[in-house]
Amino acid sequence: MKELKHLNKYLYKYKTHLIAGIIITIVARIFLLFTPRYVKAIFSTIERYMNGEITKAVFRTELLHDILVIIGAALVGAILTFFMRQTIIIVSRYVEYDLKNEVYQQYQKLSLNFYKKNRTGDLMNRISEDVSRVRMYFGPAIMYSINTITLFVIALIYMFKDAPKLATYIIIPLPILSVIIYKLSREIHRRSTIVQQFLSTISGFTQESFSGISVIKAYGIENKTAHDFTELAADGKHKQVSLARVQAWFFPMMVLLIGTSNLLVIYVGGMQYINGTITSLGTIAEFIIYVNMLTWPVATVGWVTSIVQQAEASQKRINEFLKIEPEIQNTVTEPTDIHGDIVFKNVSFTYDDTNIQALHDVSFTLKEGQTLAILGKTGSGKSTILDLIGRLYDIDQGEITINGTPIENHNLNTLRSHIGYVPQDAFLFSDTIKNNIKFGKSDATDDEVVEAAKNAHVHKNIVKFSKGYDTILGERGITLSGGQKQRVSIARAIIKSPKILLFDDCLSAVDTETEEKILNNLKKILIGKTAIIVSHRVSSAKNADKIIVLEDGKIIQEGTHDSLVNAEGHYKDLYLKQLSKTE
Ligand SMILES: Nc1ncnc2c1ncn2[C@@H]1O[C@H](COP(=O)(O)OP(=O)(O)OP(=O)(O)O)[C@@H](O)[C@H]1O
Repeated sequence: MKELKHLNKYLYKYKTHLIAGIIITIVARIFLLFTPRYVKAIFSTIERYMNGEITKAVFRTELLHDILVIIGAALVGAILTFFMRQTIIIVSRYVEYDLKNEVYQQYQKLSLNFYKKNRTGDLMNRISEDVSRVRMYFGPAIMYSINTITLFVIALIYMFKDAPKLATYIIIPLPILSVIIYKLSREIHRRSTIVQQFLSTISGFTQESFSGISVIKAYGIENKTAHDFTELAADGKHKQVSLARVQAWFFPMMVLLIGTSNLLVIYVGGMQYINGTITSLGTIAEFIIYVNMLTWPVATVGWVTSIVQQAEASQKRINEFLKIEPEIQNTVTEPTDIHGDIVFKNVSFTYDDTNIQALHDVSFTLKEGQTLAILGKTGSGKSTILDLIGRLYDIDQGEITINGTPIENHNLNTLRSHIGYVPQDAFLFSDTIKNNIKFGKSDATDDEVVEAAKNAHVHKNIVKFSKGYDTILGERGITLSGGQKQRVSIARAIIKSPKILLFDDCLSAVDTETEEKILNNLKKILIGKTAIIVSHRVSSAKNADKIIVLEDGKIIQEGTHDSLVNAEGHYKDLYLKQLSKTE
């Protein structure tokens, strides 16, 4: 129960609902227990009438009274049972909602490294599957526990008062029933976890094959993929059948145990009636109803135990994530001033998951309003520099300052809100083009959206779609070309009008003519802003105020376009190569 302690704050938060639910549950059970008592009363009325102890009129009145009490009590009990579910089960839904939000907010705070170390499926499982299991602890587990305790205590008091020996015989099989159901529930849980894992695997497989359908078709491997799927599905079939086999035991076991208990009541009760230990057949009828009423709650003891164990295991998995401190800490609460003077002083950085040293002793200065272009072979550390400016990672050595203040002394939210980032792989959400652009500035007007799209040179493409800016992208809609995606992603960054703009090789999929037009538009936009353009093309770099060339994380050349084309080295070679290609 140690892990479930985390949920005590929610027990406290919804205490009023819970206490109301508990009281309603207790009262509902008290009313439902009227039935066996009054069935016994009816039997004894019949016996008294048959023995001539009461007249027909009295018999009728008493019978009518008892029947009305049974109907009334059952009605009140049923209404209260409805409210019992309305309170306790609803609380469990509230807790589920709160817990999901808590986990999601924690996910949002965690750094990129966390996402690299954990599989997406696992993250999704903890927020859906695990939270649902914890909800079962809050709802059904609490409800059935109170139910069982109340029924048991009240019924046992009546039973021992009426016929102690018969009561003892009857309660003997109940713990056995509880243990059997517990064992069965555990086995059902074990096998359903296996089925759950299988379902995650098969949905992962299908998702991947549908996303990569063009590659599958291009390589003509549809049959192989279908064969792999069939094998996977066959394995799943065995797992599902094995689960169904254990589940099939559940109700027969219940029926068998209820039947056995009923027989026991009739046999022992009958013997006691014959030898005079109990005086009315009504007691036997009353006990039969108790047995039937108690069997399910007693069975739930086993079930609830297994629910609590599952909830504990799930909460443990949730707590593991909730306890993780984000690697990137925002230590400054007040907003800080960001203008765009960026300085890298002997910066070195190693990715701790791969141990790859991506930057070695990198230094450069970028004044507010200047543009820096970074060139270099793939894997030379260009994107890493951009990630460090957005403080997606903290550096190992050296210092990065923005406006003279070390980056870690800036408010993280202010810093990121002043950065417009266009990643290498443009990621667009399954939403309209307009909303994808407005992602950078949620309160942007339609004119601003169009203006940004024009500057990113994608407006003409967008208006050609029948729904224009309201065209849905992604899984539910159309697929943009690589170059169109990149340009929508640029529009998203520039609409924000941030102080710092970071372009990570984001013109690689557009032709040089379009590149030229976009760069021309950017010239106006970048006035007064600091920009870093990562590229493989000299054409993207040539207008920058400063250019650095990276190799294996080290700066090997630094200067302006003019100075670099006149010096021997990587930049000049690249320039000549790309010049001859264009010619
Ligand atoms: N998240 C990461 N975790 C571990 N290693 C990484 C990560 N990102 C990059 N690396 C490694 O760091 C080195 C520099 O990568 P980076 O992405 O900065 O290069 P790049 O110059 O931008 O390359 P490209 O031009 O191909 O985009 C590479 O060796 C890469 O494998």
